[in-house]
Amino acid sequence: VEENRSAECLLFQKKKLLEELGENRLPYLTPSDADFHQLWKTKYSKLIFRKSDTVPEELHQMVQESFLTLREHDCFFQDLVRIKGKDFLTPVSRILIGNPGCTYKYLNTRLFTVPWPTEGYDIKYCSPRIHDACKALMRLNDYLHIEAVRALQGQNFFETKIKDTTLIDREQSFATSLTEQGSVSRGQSSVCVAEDDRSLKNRTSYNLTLLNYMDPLQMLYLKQEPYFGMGNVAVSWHHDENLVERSTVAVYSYSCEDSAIQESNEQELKGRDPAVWHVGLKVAWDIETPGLAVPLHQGDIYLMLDDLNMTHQHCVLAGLSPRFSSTHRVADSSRGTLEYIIGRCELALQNLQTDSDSMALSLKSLEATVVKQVEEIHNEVEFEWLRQFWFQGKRYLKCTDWWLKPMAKLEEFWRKLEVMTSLLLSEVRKEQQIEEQRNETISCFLLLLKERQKLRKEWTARCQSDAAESLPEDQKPECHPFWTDDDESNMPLPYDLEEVIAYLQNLVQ
Ligand SMILES: O=C(O)CCC(=O)C(=O)O
Ligand SMILES: [Fe+2]
Repeated sequence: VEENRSAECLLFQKKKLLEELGENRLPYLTPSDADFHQLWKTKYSKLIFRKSDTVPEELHQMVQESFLTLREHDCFFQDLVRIKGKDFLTPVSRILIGNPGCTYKYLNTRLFTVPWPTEGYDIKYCSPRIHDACKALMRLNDYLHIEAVRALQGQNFFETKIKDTTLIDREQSFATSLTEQGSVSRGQSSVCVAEDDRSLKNRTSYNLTLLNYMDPLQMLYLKQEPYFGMGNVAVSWHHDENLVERSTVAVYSYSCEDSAIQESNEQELKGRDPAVWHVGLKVAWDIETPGLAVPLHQGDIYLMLDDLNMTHQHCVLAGLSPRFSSTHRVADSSRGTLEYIIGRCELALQNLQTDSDSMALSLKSLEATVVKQVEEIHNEVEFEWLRQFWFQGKRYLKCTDWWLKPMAKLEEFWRKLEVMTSLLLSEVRKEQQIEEQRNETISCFLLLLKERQKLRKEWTARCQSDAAESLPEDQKPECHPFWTDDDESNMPLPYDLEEVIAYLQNLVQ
């Protein structure tokens, strides 16, 4: 509810601002404006730009070839995202490449990495060229990691922080050990440097890259940038989601400029050149500071350091040529890895036991907290993993079959969780439990079943949206798992939980 309210509030603010603007637009600067560099230095200092000639030629070649390979193999897909309850197809097509088992969630869509060739993993690719492409992007990832560390060390704010923490730690150590003062403070500052090294590393150790591709000439319609009049937009204003706090985002940009498309000569025209791709930046919640539009040519790199992604929003302004980008990120993987979700399922299944004689299944505990945790995990694996994955159709098979086995394993777990829910239901149907304890168990169980029912409806609708129906056959979302009462799926509970919910509701009243 909170989330919805703040989304509504944002929408209202945005609408109000656009109404106030009318035909007017807010100012923004490009390199042809005299104040451009001054504005960059003062208001956008955590945006770092590296011209293509600072990058080794060999790396350019590898990376650009890998983009073309992935396009040749049709590995880029438009995402069917959900924003404020509506379904949209993104104008740009994407593919996620990264550490095996990693995922990245944005706009209610969980993308699954095509694994890059990582030591200790046996990964099969559909073609040796796709293997090479993933390897090249891993090389780019290593390069950008080093660039980001350099850039952060070059900025003084990291060192300032070292001083700050050292000071705090000194005060604390002063209080605790007056006797060893000298040695402690020396020890503390080296601890601090080590800690800072770690946080520097944590915020630049990219675990994946989200690749974007768009050919503007293939697009029937592109949105116009609404606040500044920056023209055609490929990616609208946003903050990147699901990242480790204050982590750097690094972007390699490859627009396939050919000599046929001339940059508009001289800048008689005001504003940015519509033939050239740009990254746009604005300060969030601020209409005083002019926006910034930075041109991006073949092989240019930019970095968004530290909290820039929080304090500012960015967008991508389309040029005329097809363009790829590789956006390297430190995804917050606390709930986003295969390892994590397997661990969760195993934890839930600890509440299931098999009688060694009869082989009958039963639940170990009916305690409210245990029941709650199990049913929560049930929802998590169903909606955050299985449905997310199958919603994206068979796209992942274009590059590798890596996710099929883990998905089968998760489905196996989920089936057992369905059995556990049905066992729980039979338990609460029995009358012999003490009423009070039973009611507590049913109440939290009921809440999670309602959530399950709501989300199943939402996913069924998502799979049937107009945007979903418009996709080619091999990209059509699959509503999976799905079953009906009369099919032979052997499911212990119906897909539609309405009657079960009504029954439980009756019990608690
Ligand atoms: O392509 C770019 O330059 C950035 C794209 C972007 O902002 C994103 O994918 O989140
Ligand atoms: Fe972004």
